[in-house]
Amino acid sequence: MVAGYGSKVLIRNLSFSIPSPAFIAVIGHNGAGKSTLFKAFLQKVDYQGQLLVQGKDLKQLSNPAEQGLLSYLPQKSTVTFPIKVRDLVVMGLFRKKRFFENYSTTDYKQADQTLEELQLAHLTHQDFTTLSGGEQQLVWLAQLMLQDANINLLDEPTQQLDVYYKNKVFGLLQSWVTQYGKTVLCITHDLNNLTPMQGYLLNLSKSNPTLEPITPETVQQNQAFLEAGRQPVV
Ligand SMILES: Nc1ncnc2c1ncn2[C@@H]1O[C@H](COP(=O)(O)OP(=O)(O)OP(=O)(O)O)[C@@H](O)[C@H]1O
Repeated sequence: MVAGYGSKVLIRNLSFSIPSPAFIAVIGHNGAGKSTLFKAFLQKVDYQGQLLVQGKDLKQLSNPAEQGLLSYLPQKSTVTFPIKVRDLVVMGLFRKKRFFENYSTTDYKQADQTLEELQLAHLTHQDFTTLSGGEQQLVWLAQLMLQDANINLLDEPTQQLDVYYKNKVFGLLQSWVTQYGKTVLCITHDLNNLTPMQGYLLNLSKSNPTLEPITPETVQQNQAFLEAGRQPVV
């Protein structure tokens, strides 16, 4: 796969095959093209080559989110109008609903349970716009959990979280893979949190990025690689 913006090529000759289910940490320097890779999955950027999901070419699929194939948690999402946390979370069930169909009591129960699972029950009735940045991030994650997609693309989901929640969220992502058979691609700069994870690293700052199994050694090697700074593109 080759992708970029105009004449700026960010991703060259990237070719990898993800075992399913799996956890993949997408790492690399700022500007390495991590979000661009996700935009390619979402068909929001032009690319050459193919992205196949369960044997289907994403370019040929009209709305992968609606079909439950892909879900996406962007780096930043803003809400500018007052909305209760549970009303935002329940929208994760949109695939089950027809246009303008109301959410049922059972739907709200599911939203509340998900909030409880994330230890956010105390925020259920709060106005989302009044929450802290980290709390907002967790609420988006709750909404994403309800989407129940096969492949989950998360762009720095732990960026604003405290040490407790960073560990909790990585643990949760691991359980999506091992318990629920989901595939998770997670952009992160929190390499220290990756050591206990089972899965793979994809370092887009390397000249030929490939999936490397996560071990204490590969995490350390990639950390050292990133700390050494960007390599000039040849
Ligand atoms: N729409 C766009 N048009 C032109 N250039 C863009 C566009 N979007 C992103 N870029 C550039 O592409 C490069 C890669 O951006 P991308 O967001 O994929 O990086 P990233 O690896 O996710 O970085 P970070 O870790 O900082 O989030 C950056 O230099 C960015 O400025």
